[in-house]
Amino acid sequence: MDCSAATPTVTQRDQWMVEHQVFQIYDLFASLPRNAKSAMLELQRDNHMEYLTKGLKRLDPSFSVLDANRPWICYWILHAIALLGEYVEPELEDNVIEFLSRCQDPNGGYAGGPGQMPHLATTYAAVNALITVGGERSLSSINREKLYTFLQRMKQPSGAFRMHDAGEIDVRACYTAISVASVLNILDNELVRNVGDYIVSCQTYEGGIAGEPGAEAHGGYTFCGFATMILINEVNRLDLAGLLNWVAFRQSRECGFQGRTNKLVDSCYSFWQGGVFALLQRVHSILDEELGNLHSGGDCTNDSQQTGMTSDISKGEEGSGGTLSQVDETCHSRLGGLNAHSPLNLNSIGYSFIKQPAEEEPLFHSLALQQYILLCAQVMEGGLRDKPGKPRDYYHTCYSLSGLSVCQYSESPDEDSPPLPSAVMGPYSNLLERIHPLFNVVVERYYEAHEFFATL
Ligand SMILES: CC(C)=CCC/C(C)=C/CC/C(C)=C/COP(=O)(O)OP(=O)(O)O
Ligand SMILES: [Zn+2]
Repeated sequence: MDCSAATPTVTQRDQWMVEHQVFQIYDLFASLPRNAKSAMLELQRDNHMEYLTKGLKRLDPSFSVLDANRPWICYWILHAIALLGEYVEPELEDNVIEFLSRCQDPNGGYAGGPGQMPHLATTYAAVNALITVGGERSLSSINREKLYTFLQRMKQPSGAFRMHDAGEIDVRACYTAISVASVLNILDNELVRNVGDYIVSCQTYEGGIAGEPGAEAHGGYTFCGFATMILINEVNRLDLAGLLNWVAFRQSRECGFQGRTNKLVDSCYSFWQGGVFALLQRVHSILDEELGNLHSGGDCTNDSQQTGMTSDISKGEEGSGGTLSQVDETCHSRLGGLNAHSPLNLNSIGYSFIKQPAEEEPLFHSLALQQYILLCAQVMEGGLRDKPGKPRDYYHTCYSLSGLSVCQYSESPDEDSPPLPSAVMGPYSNLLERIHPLFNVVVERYYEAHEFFATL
C-alpha cells in the first residue's frame, strides 16, 4: 500500500463515470426476477477461497526478494480466509510462520521481506497475520521483548511514532505501534506518553483525522487515530460529534464510502469508515456526554453521574489480577484519560471494549453498504475490487470483507446476539465471522491471542 501517492481531487467527469457504472448495475439488479437477484447477492465463498489460497501459495520464498509487502499480503489473505470462517492447510500455515520469522529483525519488529529494514506497518501486518494463524507455535514466534525495544526506538520526543528508522511520523505509525503493543500485552505509559496530543492535533476542521497535522482528513487515518485514542483511553479528547458528522457524510450516492471529501467511492473504505462506525457504537455514551456538554455549557461532573461513563472501557477485566482500573469519576480524569492517579491496565482496554455491548444502533446505512460490496465490489470469479472497472486484489478483498462483517454485526450488540437475517443482505449463508474492530482480526482469534499473551 503506497500511502504517499495520494491522488488529487476528482473531476466531475470521473464522478459521473463511476456513478454511471454503479447505477447501471443497480438498474440491472432491480430488473431481475427474485431468484436471479438472490444469486447476484450471494457471496461466492468457494471462488474467494480459491483466489485467496492461490495467493498464499505464491508467497513462497522464490517470490521477488525486492517485494516489501509480503507480511501485508499474508495478513490480507489470512484474514479474508478467517472472515470466511475457513482455515488454511497446516503446511501453508507453517510456511507463513517460517516466512514471517525470517522477516523478524534481530533487533525487533518485522520487515517487508527477509533482510529488509523493520517497519511499523509490516510489523502490524505480521502480528495480525500470526494471531490469525493462531496456536502456540505461531504466537510464540513473536519476540515481544525485542519488539518492545523496536517500538521504543520508533517513539519520538513529541510522543508520536516513526514508521521506521528515519521514516515518516504519522497517525498510521501511532496506530500500528499502539495496536501491536496492546494486543501483545506490552503497552505501557512510556509508549502512550503524548500520543494523544499528536492525534488530537491531527483532527481537522472537517471532523475527520488527517495523517499528520495540517493535512486533509482521510478515512484510513481517521480509523487509525480513533482506534488509537480508544486503546490509550483518551478517546474523549477527540471532538466525537465532529468526527461522527464527517464520517456520516462519507457514505456516497453509490452506497459505499469515499475516503475523503470529493473523492470516489472505494470498497476498502467499507472497513476504514465502516470500522469507525463500529467503534462509535461502543463509545456512544462519551459522544452523548460531549453533546450534553455542548448544550449544557460543560458541567461534566453532572454528566458523568448521569451516564456512568469512564467506567465502561477503562474498567478492565474482572479477576485478571494486576492493576485493574480504578479511574476516578472526575471530569479531569475522564477528559485527560490517563493520569497519575489512575492505575489503569492499559492492556485490558481492547478486551473490555469488545466485551461491553454496543450502546447504539449503527449510524450508517448498513444494507446500502452491503449492496455496494456484493454487487459492485465482488468479482464473481473470486476476490473483491475497489469499484467496477478495477481489477480484484488482496487488499480490497480483505478490507471489503472486513467492512461486510462490520455491516452484518452492526445491529448485534454483543456475542450472544447473532445477526438477524434482516441485517444480512442476500442469503444468510453470506454471514461472515465477527471481527474485533480495534485490531481488525476475527474476534475468536483475538481471544486466543489475548489469553496467550496475558499469561506471559
Ligand atoms: C493500518 C494502516 C497502515 C492503515 C493505513 C490507512 C490508510 C488506508 C490510509 C490511507 C492513505 C491515503 C492518504 C490514501 C489516499 O489514497 P488515494 O488518494 O489513492 O485514495 P482516495 O482518492 O480514496 O483518497
Ligand atoms: Zn481502496
